[in-house]
Amino acid sequence: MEGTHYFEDIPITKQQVLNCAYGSWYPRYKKITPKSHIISSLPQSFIEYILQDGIKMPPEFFVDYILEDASEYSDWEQSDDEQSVVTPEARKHKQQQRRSVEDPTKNFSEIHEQIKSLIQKNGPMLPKLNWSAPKDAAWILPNHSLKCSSASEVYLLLNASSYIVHDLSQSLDECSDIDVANLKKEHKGLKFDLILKEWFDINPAWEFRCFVRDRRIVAVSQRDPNYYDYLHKMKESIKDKLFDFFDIHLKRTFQSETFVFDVYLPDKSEKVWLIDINPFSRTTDSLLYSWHEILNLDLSNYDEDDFDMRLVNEFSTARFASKEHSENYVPKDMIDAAMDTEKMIELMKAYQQQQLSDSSGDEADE
Ligand SMILES: Nc1ncnc2c1ncn2[C@@H]1O[C@H](COP(=O)(O)OP(=O)(O)OP(=O)(O)O)[C@@H](O)[C@H]1O
Repeated sequence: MEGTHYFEDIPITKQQVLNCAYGSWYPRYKKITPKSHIISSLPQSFIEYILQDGIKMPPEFFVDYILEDASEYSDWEQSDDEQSVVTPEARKHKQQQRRSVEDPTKNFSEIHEQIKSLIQKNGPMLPKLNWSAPKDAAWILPNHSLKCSSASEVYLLLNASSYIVHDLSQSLDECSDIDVANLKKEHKGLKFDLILKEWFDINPAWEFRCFVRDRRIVAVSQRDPNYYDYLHKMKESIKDKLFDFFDIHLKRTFQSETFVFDVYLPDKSEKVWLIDINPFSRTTDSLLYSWHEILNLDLSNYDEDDFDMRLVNEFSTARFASKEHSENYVPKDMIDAAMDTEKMIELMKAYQQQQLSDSSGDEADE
C-alpha cells in the first residue's frame, strides 16, 4: 500500500560493532582525528563504579565544589557543641578526612591518577567509552556541556548517563550473529576503554554525519538541529570536501564496508576532522533521515562521487524534534516517533524486541 512503511532489518555483525569502537580505529586515523587519550581495558572495579546506583564522588569533589561554595557561610554545619568559629581551612581538612574513609576511587586508584594527570597536562577533556559520549548527562555539570576540568566531572558525567550504561550493557544487542541466549556472555567478554578527547570549541553548524553503504557515501545529514542559511549556499562545496575526505582517508581502509562517520569542518579551513565512527544500525541516530529512507535511497541518478545531503530548512520541524538534550526530558526516540511515522514503527518494534529479550532473559534466569 502506498505510504505504508515496513520495518526492515539492518543486519549488523559483532565485528562491525567492534570496528566502530574508538580504541579500534583511533590509532589508524590519529592524524585526522582531534587529539584523544585512551585508557585501555578498564578494570571491573571501574565499570562497577560507573554502573552502581547513585553517584559516589571522590574526596576532592567535596573540597573543590561543595566546600568552595559553602565557605562563604562561616557558620555552616556548626553543631550545638561547636561554639567556636571554624575556619574554612579547618573545615575542609575535617571534611576531607571524613570523606576519605569512603573514597570510591580506591579500587581504581591508578586510573584515577591517570585521568587527573591527563587533564592537568592537556587541559579540559570530553570523556566517552567505546561508542558513546554521555551527551544526555551534560545538564549535571555547571557549564551544561561535556567539558571536564577534573576527574570528578568525568565521573559525574559517566555516572549520570544512560548512553554510557548502554555501552556497558547493551552494545551488542543489535548483532544479528549473536544468539539472544548468548548476549550476556558475549557482553562479559568485551573490553572497555575510557576515551578522553582534548576539548576544543566546536561550531555545531559544521558537524555532519555521513552514511556509508558498501564503501560508498549514500547520504549526509547536518548534525545540529538548527537552521543555518549559509550552509545551503555552500552545500556543493561541502559535499566535495566530504567526498574527498572519505575517498582519501576512509573508503579503502576502514575495516567495515558499511558504517557511519561524523566529521567536523572548521570554518574557513580546508581541514576535515574525523569525530567519530558509528555502526550502520538503528542504534545510530539517522538525524534528518529515517532509516527507511537511507535504506531505500535511489542513487541511480547520482554520479559515483555524489550522494544525497540534507540540511535543516528554515521551516523544518527537525529542530523541534531533536531539541538539544531533549533526551533529558523525554526519551529521544519518543520525540522522533512523535514527528515521524516510520520512527514510531521503529520504536514499537524496538519495544517489542526488548520485551521479547526481557522475557527470554527471565526464562533463562529461572
Ligand atoms: N574534542 C571535542 N571537543 C569538544 N567537543 C567535542 C569534541 N568531540 C566531540 N565533541 C562534541 O560532542 C558531540 C558528541 O561527540 P561524539 O560524536 O564523540 O559522541 P557520541 O556519543 O558518539 O555521539 P552520537 O551518539 O551522536 O554518535 C559532538 O557532536 C561534538 O559536538
